[in-house]
Amino acid sequence: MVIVLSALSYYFVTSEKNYLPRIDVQNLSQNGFSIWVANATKLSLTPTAIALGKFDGIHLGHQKVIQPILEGQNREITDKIYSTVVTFDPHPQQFFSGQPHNLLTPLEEKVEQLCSLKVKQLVLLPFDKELSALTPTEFVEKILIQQLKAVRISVGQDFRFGSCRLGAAEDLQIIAAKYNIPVHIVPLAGDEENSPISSTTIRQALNQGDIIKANQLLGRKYTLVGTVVEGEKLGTNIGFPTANLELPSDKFLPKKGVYAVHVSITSSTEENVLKSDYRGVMNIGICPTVNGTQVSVEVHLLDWSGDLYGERLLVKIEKFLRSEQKFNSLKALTNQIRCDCDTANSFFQSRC
Ligand SMILES: Cc1cc2nc3c(=O)[nH]c(=O)nc-3n(C[C@H](O)[C@H](O)[C@H](O)COP(=O)(O)O)c2cc1C
Ligand SMILES: Nc1ncnc2c1ncn2[C@@H]1O[C@H](COP(=O)(O)OP(=O)(O)O)[C@@H](O)[C@H]1O
Repeated sequence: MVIVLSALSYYFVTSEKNYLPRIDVQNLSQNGFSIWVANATKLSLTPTAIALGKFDGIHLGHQKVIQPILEGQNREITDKIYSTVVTFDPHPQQFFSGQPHNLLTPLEEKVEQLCSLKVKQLVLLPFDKELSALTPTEFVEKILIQQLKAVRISVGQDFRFGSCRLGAAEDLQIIAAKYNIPVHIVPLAGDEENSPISSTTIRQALNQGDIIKANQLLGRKYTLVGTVVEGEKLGTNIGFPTANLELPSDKFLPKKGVYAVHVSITSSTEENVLKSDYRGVMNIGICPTVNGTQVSVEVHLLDWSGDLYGERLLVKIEKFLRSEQKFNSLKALTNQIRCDCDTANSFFQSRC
């Protein structure tokens, strides 16, 4: 099967089809770029220049690993070598633990990020018993060389592969060299204190509400992408209507609390058109003041009113403002939300 991104939703196309349409996210990336997403190697476009890894977050370190497969891309388009990110689905950690593994970039976001980097193809290797049992040599020969017809490969310095993670980046280099396939081993990118940038450090920063650090390591703003659904209808009553977001179930959420955010609205009726860009305040939490029990993510757009139900919002998180609290009354909550809006406004103005 192939997953096709179209109008920001996924369609599953059976593998029996001889012709598979290209994914066109022209309006999304603003530069007319499109990406092909295949969840079986037999459906992939070949030959390939491969960046290999888990790539959760597509952070600055990942971008450095992807860079070598993009070099010379314009020339290679004519030679038909497809810059290809090869990753695993589900995340290997989920496969081995049997527990859901929340992601910084669930599939749809990953596709969008790769598309904006001008990667031509994403191949999702089904991470199952069979794949995890391949020896390093089998993995390289069967998957990368025979099936994906790799002409060059890029991995991070700490990349491990094959059964029991036996293979290291250097082993990949040695095995591929037998077939004259160069392997680019990219040194680990570091943050300002020279600690390696990793999905784990970004998760830790988000868990602590350290959005500034998470955004620095990502090289962009941490983003939540979801559809506006109905809530308890209390927001309008207290003077602060909030768009309640339905997010992918595997999206990693930052620490509970209140944030200053930027919001873009994508119409669900027009294809991928970003309608606007707004400032807002967001609460992630269980709303203890109204005795909530489920975690919700809700955004109030500053100086705006209108109908957002069913719209798709892109929420870029800018700053953690405070932790969620249980207030004694709705009036106290309302006063605090008014203060939050003032704090967010001051923050945005200080950055102008
Ligand atoms: C900026 C902001 C801060 C909030 N802070 C809290 C809070 O500290 N404690 C709380 O119980 N709810 C908080 N909320 C959530 C409100 O309780 C919630 O928006 C209200 O119950 C309306 O929910 P509804 O959209 O389901 O109608 C906050 C909401 C916003 C927009
Ligand atoms: N400034 C605003 N920010 C967010 N939503 C707004 C705003 N103005 C109007 N709305 C609309 O109000 C809805 C939220 O109102 P609310 O009373 O909180 O209902 P619900 O509990 O269903 O979220 C939003 O989904 C949106 O359609």
